[in-house]
Order: sequence, then C-alpha cells, then structure tokens
Amino acid sequence: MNVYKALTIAGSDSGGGAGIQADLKTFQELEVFGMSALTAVTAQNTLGVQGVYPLPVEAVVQQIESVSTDLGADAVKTGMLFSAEIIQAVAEKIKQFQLNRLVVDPVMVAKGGAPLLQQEAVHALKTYLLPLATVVTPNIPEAEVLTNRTIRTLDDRREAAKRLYDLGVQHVVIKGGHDDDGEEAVDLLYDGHEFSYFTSKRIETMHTHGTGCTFAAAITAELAKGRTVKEAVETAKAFIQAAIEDELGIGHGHGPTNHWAYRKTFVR
Ligand SMILES: Nc1ncnc2c1ncn2[C@@H]1O[C@H](COP(=O)(O)OP(=O)(O)OP(=O)(O)O)[C@@H](O)[C@H]1O
Ligand SMILES: Cc1ncc(COP(=O)(O)O)c(N)n1
Repeated sequence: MNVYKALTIAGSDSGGGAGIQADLKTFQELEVFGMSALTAVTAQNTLGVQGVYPLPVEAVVQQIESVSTDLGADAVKTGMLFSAEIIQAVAEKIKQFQLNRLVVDPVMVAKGGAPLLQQEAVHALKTYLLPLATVVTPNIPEAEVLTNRTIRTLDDRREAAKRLYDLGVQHVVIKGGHDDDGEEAVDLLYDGHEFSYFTSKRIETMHTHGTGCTFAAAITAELAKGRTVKEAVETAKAFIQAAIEDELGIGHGHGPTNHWAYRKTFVR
C-alpha cells in the first residue's frame, strides 16, 4: 500500500476546530497519514482564546527531527508559529530535511482577536519561511500585514499576490472569506504567471472557526499525494465548502466546521 504522509507544525486548539486538531482530522479524511510538531498549546473554545502557552524552541525542533529521521513527510504545513525564534528554527529544519512541499498558513490572530503570532515575528516569517514555501495561504487581513498594503478590491488582491510571490513563494492563495461584500467566497491563486479563481456560494453562518487551518491542511494532504497546486486548491475549496455547509452547531460561539462532511458528499 502506498501511504502518503503529512506533517503539521502548528498550535493545539483545545476546542478541536482549528490548529493541529483541524489539520490532523483533515489529513485523515483525505486518506493521508497525519503527524504533528506542536509549537504551542492554547486553551481555546468557540468563545475565544483563554490561554496561550508556547513550547520551548528545542521541543519544536526535536519533534520535527523525530518525524523526519524516521517516518519522513511527503508534505508539510505550518500554522500558528508564535515567535520569530520558532519560525527561524522551523525554517532551518525544513531546509535540513529538504521538506520541499511546504504550505505556509500565516496564522496571525484568532477569530476573537487573540494574537497567535508576535508582531515582531512577521519579519521572520517573510525572511526565513516564505522563500521556502510551495504555497502561502493568507486571508485578506494577513495579506495586508505581509505586504503593508490595504486590500479592498480584487485588483488590490492581485497586486498583493504579486508582491508575496516576489518574496520567493512559488504559489500564493489569497482567501476571500473576509471579503463579505458579495454572494460568493472567491479564493485567488497566483503562480507567478497567471491567476486562477476558486469560487463558491458564500454561506451565511457564524460557524467558521478553523476554516483557514482546514483549507490549508486539505491543500497539504493533496500535495502529499502528488497533486498539482491547482488540483490541491480545487479539492481544498470543495472540502471547506462542505465542512462549512454541513453545520455541527456545537459550542456557544463561533463553532467549528464539520471535518467529515466532504467524505459524505464526495467520496464513493
Ligand atoms: N461564509 C463562507 N462561505 C463559504 N466559504 C467560506 C466562508 N468563509 C470562509 N470561506 C472559505 O473558507 C476558506 C478560508 O477562508 P478565510 O478567508 O475565512 O480564512 P481564514 O480567515 O484564515 O479563516 P478563519 O476566519 O477561520 O481564521 C476559504 O476557502 C474561503 O473561501
Ligand atoms: C491553535 C490555533 N491555530 C490557528 C488558529 C486560527 O484558525 P483559523 O484561522 O483556521 O480559524 C486558531 N484559532 N488556533
């Protein structure tokens, strides 16, 4: 049996909707063996983030080494990285182990506004990690921070994608979840030559906790199987659409998406 493996380097969400939990559930649903290197533990639920506890840099490094020296990974995803020190150490290990299908989800703040990345770490993200990335998946506010530009229109988004590409990323996806003007949720992909658009009906719901993590994890799982970036984004878009649509309705705030919805809809 050909077993595809993916590693997520991210924070834990005790509420199970985002972070490492969302990533592992998504890998599993897409039939990819999931492994993890934890960067931080958060006490979190659908109402917000109650505590953030980063792990020592050595602990992050050791987890990546343990996985890479034995199991190996066909693709890697990064999520919450918290500090410049962790980012630099993760970038070193990615280079050392030649982990070359890398999806960087530049997680900065949780839905309720709690910071998951220190402000001074943005520079490290741009300098050390983005040049190694196969795909970067910012939402609109994250793309604004990374490019130092305001994004209002689709033209602004295209320009931001070009600037991110110029930092050395191979493919840029700027997600449209935060662009709540229209009837549609449109994600834009730029590969340095052309733009592609992935469009779905915008769903009216407050239960979108973890959509970013889940979407990026689905891209990672598909890249692990050897799919092209375009194919991977297409599957990820269908996966997240099903997960938002088939609401679980749990918790008292911004609830998680349904990670097993895609299987019900699309898998034989
Ligand atoms: N209401 C919605 N209806 C349909 N698709 C959505 C909706 N909200 C987000 N999406 C999709 O979910 C994915 C994640 O997008 P989003 O821009 O919300 O990321 P994010 O901000 O990183 O996630 P989060 O808001 O959970 O932090 C994208 O594919 C986006 O198009
Ligand atoms: C540990 C952790 N990592 C990431 C996010 C952001 O999640 P998302 O942007 O997918 O809602 C989160 N809330 N918690």
